[in-house]
Amino acid sequence: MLGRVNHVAIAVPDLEAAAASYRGTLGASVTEPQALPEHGVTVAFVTLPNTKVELLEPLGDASPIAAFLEKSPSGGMHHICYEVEDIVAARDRLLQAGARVLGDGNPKIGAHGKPVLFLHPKDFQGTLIELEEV
Ligand SMILES: CC[C@H](C(=O)O)C(=O)SCCNC(=O)CCNC(=O)[C@H](O)C(C)(C)COP(=O)(O)OP(=O)(O)OC[C@H]1O[C@@H](n2cnc3c(N)ncnc32)[C@H](O)[C@@H]1OP(=O)(O)O
Ligand SMILES: [Co+2]
Repeated sequence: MLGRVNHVAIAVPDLEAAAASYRGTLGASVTEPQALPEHGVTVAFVTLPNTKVELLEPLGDASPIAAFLEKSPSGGMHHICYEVEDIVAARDRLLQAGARVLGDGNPKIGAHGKPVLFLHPKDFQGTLIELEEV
């Protein structure tokens, strides 16, 4: 069911500073910030030869990233995103297996304009998993 790793996400308290560190100190290319109010985040992507790093800053006071940063104020690894060919089939298989699909269980449009879903970290070795349909 799982395809490529689409991105690894890092929660950051200051997106501009994180982007500067990836651009300057690490010599990587970073996209311009993109506000996603429906997800409570502002994102920028570090583009790499084989995948991407998603830098996530809280947007709005209901942001899931704000809750994460309360526990880890300097930021940290937030989630991993795997690609799937059919996100509804993947969801149904996961529900069948007893996994928790977060939110109302219906895919939402993510940063790449594709449908995404999230799976509870407690069901997958303490790791928040995002699925993105490609
Ligand atoms: C879609 C746009 C973009 C894209 O790629 O296109 C994005 O990726 S946006 C990313 C931001 N959106 C989300 O993260 C949505 C899914 N997340 C959630 O629904 C919540 O953040 C949730 C349920 C994972 C955690 O919510 P909250 O922090 O309010 O709950 P708890 O504090 O009760 O946490 C429960 C339990 O899980 C542990 N936890 C929380 N976040 C993470 C995490 N990122 N990775 C691993 N574990 C996490 C938390 O520590 C609690 O554990 P416990 O042992 O009970 O303390
Ligand atoms: Co993501």
